[in-house]
Amino acid sequence: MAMVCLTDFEEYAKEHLSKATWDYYAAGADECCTRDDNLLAYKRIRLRPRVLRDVSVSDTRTTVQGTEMSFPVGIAPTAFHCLAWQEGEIATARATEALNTCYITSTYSTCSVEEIVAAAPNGYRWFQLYMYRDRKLSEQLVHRVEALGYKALVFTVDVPYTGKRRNDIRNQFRLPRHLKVKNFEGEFQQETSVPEEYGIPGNTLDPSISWKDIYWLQSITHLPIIVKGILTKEDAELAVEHGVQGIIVSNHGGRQLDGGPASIDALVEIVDVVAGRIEIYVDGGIRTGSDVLKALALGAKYVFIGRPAVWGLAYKGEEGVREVLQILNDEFRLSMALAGCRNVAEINRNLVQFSKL
Ligand SMILES: Cc1cc2nc3c(=O)[nH]c(=O)nc-3n(C[C@H](O)[C@H](O)[C@H](O)COP(=O)(O)O)c2cc1C
Ligand SMILES: CCCCCCC(=O)C(=O)O
Repeated sequence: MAMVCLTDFEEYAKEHLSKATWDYYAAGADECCTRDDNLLAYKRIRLRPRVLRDVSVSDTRTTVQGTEMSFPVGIAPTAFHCLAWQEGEIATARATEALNTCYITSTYSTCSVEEIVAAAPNGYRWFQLYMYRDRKLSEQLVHRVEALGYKALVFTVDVPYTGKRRNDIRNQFRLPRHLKVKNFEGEFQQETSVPEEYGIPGNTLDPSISWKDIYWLQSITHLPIIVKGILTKEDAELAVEHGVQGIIVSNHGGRQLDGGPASIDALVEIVDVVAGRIEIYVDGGIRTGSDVLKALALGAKYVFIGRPAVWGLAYKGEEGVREVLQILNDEFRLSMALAGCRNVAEINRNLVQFSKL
């Protein structure tokens, strides 16, 4: 089967994964308004192409936190890759290493960070961190990934509690017994009396996290800190004031607060208030190369895809993730050229208009 666009991978994954796994990956919170709007919002944005600009040579390279990447699309942190493909995160890590792009490993990976680094030693990776009630758990993880050569911490701030995902409740979704959250083997044993969430001991994430936890993180690591889950200019300003090195504008793929903005709609006010002081990235609903172009035109330095990576895994493991990234990169290169841009530096806000439809 020839895969032409990312929705081909989505259809394949829907057909081939178990219903409970598919539902977990696809889930949005409550009525899924925000999840669906993440995609629709890109369709509301129109491009203003420029012509006669000699686009015979095009260059998709960019940098994140000072490191060169082949193209401006990386992999957002998503949990439980072994549900989609036996090698799980190892396959994802190899694909991103091969294509020289950034892979954010989820705390809830089903391969350990040590296994991931051993499988793809030269990959560029960030580590996504949740804050645990027991700060020692978070601290140990930070020291482990720092020693392993992870280049930044991505502190996810939009999960004080897990959003209500109806199908997961109906399916009583949990990680199958043969899979483990490998970064924590043995660590949660003292919590076994607490009701589980997804097969992970519940009540472990700390809902009292606040801005002062950024200072705490800074006190235990030299890694750059990227805050993931910012949707307003007020919080973006606070993030800058607290000295973080980057923001991922994200609504967690619409899996947390339903009724919040599409992430691309939130991007503009954040880019404006931050005014170049730190790098801004965005995720949520990116499915085509022209979506990437629109996000960059609105001020994102780099974008991340979540679900499409697990669809790629479900299709063919490492090869499937590579295909997903390659298709997106090819589409991005083509959209960039058709819009009259030779490289990412030429992409700016003049390229977009918001449709009145
Ligand atoms: C199945 C699944 C698992 C996820 N797991 C995590 C996670 O462990 N940590 C995190 O910060 N975000 C997690 N996210 C959110 C993603 O990082 C990202 O924000 C979102 O998927 C982007 O939207 P997209 O799927 O439309 O590309 C998850 C999303 C999905 C779909
Ligand atoms: C106990 C919380 C599990 C969260 C799993 C990963 C995640 O963020 C998701 O959206 O799913």
